[in-house]
Amino acid sequence: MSRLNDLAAEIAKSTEEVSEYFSTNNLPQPSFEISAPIDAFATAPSDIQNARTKAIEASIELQQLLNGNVNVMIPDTNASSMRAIYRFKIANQFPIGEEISYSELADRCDLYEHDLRRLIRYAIVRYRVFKEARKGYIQHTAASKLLAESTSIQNVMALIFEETWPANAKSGYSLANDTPLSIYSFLASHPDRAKRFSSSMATTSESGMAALAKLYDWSALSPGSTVVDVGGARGHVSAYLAQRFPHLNFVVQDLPAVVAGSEMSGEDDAVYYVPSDVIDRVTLQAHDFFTPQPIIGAAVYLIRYTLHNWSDAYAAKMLRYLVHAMAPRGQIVVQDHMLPEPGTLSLLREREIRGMDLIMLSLFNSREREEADWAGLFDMADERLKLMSAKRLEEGSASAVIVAALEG
Ligand SMILES: C[S@@+](CC[C@H](N)C(=O)[O-])C[C@H]1O[C@@H](n2cnc3c(N)ncnc32)[C@H](O)[C@@H]1O
Repeated sequence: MSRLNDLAAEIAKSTEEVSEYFSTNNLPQPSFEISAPIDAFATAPSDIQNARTKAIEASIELQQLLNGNVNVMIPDTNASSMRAIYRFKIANQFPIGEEISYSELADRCDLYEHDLRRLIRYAIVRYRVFKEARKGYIQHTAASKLLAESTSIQNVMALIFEETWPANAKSGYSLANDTPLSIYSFLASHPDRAKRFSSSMATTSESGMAALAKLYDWSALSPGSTVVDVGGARGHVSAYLAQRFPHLNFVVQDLPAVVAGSEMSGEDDAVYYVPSDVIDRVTLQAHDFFTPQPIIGAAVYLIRYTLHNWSDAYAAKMLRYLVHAMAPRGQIVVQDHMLPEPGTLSLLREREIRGMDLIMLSLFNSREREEADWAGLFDMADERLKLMSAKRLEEGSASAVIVAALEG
């Protein structure tokens, strides 16, 4: 028997004892519903409390083993949804047992509907605070009912969000680096750190690049076509595509500090250089994507995991410069996160992507987007720019390859 089996057996045995206790004593089983007792174990005898502790401990260890040694030490810093629920007294805005639409609730809390929705959808999958039984409408759960009704729980939240959390949160990027600048502006004046930062992107997910190679028909582009990789760091994605599609040329654009020194290859192991077999077809160019696009009429403008760093106004501005440079039949290919319909991914995947959405909110004041949000963003950039297709990398994936082109 492995440790995994031992733990699973321990969980099964202790849970059986606990569950049996509830049924033989005619007590309600623990649940997230509003009818559930605040503390199902309040009057349980010590042997049942012990069984409960054993089941919890075994499930924590099992979860940690299954998660692995990296995930086990990543702190859970994403408390912004609970903080917003506390601060805007969201649980108090509608009665227990009734449902309310996001738009009505947003009015009552004086928040943007799309921000309220993202905060609540994360709280649903992470904290079981609220539920969305019908799309677009939320109801209370046992936990949100407590937030609405229990003074002692409200005091606990006040302690966390007024006293402890602000102190933790003060280790943010600006404070840590003693700068009022955003991460990218700060790195622009620290070329060595900028290069390492961008090179760390080169170590991310080979499978994501493979999906990009597969989900867009690169081979259909005519020989000699140019692909502009906007915000392409030091060219790891373009190099990957260049190795697979020898008929294409790539221009990788990024901030000057990032691309600096890219022509001298290889003297620093920690920094990514385009491999020599494709160096003649992958050119690096310093370019700020908030200025007019210098490469006119490229077949494809590729933007990978970059638009999600920017709020709609900035993302639309960046896209508009591409629209101005695009030939009538050119295309914009985006690989980025695409938020799922609620409840359509596994709980863990949905937690991950909604957690990322809130990180985008606190780090960049930006957002992850649903398919309709992507279409809306293209429209905001230019009303002729249409979403042509959006394909998830694989079933259940939180990322997609999205193609946009000019209509007509
Ligand atoms: C999250 S990384 C994505 C890198 C790469 N596209 C990938 O898929 O791995 C975002 C990139 O955008 C670049 N970037 C940020 N602001 C920029 C700007 N104003 N102009 C050009 N590039 C910028 C960053 O330096 C960084 O390399």
